[in-house]
Amino acid sequence: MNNTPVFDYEDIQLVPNKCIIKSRSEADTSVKFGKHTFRLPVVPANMQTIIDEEIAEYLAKNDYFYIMHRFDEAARRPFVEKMKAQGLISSISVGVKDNEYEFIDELAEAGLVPDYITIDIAHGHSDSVINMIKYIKEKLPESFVIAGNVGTPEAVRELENAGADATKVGIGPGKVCITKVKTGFGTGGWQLAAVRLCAKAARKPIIADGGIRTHGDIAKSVRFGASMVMVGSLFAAHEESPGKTVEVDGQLFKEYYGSASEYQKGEHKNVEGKKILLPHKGNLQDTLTEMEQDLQSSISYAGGKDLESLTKVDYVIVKNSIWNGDSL
Ligand SMILES: NC(=O)C1=CN([C@@H]2O[C@H](COP(=O)(O)OP(=O)(O)OC[C@H]3O[C@@H](n4cnc5c(N)ncnc54)[C@H](OP(=O)(O)O)[C@@H]3O)[C@@H](O)[C@H]2O)C=CC1
Ligand SMILES: Nc1nc2c(ncn2[C@@H]2O[C@H](COP(=O)(O)O)[C@@H](O)[C@H]2O)c(=O)[nH]1
Repeated sequence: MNNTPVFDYEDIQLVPNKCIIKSRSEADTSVKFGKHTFRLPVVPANMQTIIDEEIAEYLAKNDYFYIMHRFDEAARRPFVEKMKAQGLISSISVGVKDNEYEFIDELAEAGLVPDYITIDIAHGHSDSVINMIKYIKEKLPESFVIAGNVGTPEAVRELENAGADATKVGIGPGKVCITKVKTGFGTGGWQLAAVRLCAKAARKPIIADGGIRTHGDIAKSVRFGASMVMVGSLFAAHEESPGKTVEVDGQLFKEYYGSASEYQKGEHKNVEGKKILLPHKGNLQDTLTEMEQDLQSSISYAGGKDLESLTKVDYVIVKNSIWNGDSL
């Protein structure tokens, strides 16, 4: 590992190619992921302060990918039923504890097959995740299974071999993650290099998860092999965001907290996440639109017409060329 180049998003600049389109609006940012095609290779993090049922429905209706979080367990079945009744994509998260096996049984017995199921735990390279992948694939073989989180090529291969249709890469690079400081482990500080390593080993799609601080980081993730990019903080604090609104000195902020924080868990045990306040932003759609436009520009700089063109561009490593870490 010590001979492996390590870098993060701010250390990389993509090198432009000759433009082949007349307008950035010609650039196609859509991506096929599983059986469906989405407008952007971006998915809001499956966290309680980022997504709720209303946002999920909005995203599904407007052809964006979404993953509902798993923290309101009882709401998941009615959510799948509601989405199916509307002809919308159903995409939920599960954990690995015993009751989750019962939940999978319940869905299978009712013939309710979610289009996407994400197995969402901190340390995804584990038998508990491997067993859950196998169980879902046995009971709900038509569901597309995303498994994570992992940070190594070995983990990607093992989860793929167990039957995962995609893996989610990122241990500790998130804005509200404290895994790096609490445990000494993870991909925090070299997330983009970890995405590169994992993508090289992968035979199926990978989702780059965490550490996205600018829209340009989405293009960089695609360059280094991600099919989809999971984004938390950039989607937090919108008008529609579920995080609580807080007023400080006359200014409006919204809460964004980690799924492994005490605010999510309700107790201070195995805490690996924190809470921050982010300035209130506008509407979610404005951010999605800007993200799409910025990605269209990225595609034009890549000298292509679609996301594929981003995957081959040259890059240079310019250590900390823009700013250091989280100082946005
Ligand atoms: N991407 C990231 O860097 C991280 C993300 N998170 C997010 O926080 C949420 C909570 O995660 P998590 O605590 O895993 O969920 P859970 O509390 O549901 O834990 C899942 C199961 O895995 C066990 N477990 C969790 N971590 C470990 C570990 N390091 N070693 C062995 N067993 C473990 C737990 O047991 P027990 O609790 O008894 O150990 C539990 O049985 C998730 O949404 C996850 O994505 C959390 C940390 C890092
Ligand atoms: N180590 C922890 N990671 C967490 C926690 N809650 C969520 N996450 C991860 O962060 C990303 C979002 O990252 P961002 O940089 O875009 O804000 C999310 O998808 C999870 O993988 C946590 O409590 N601890």
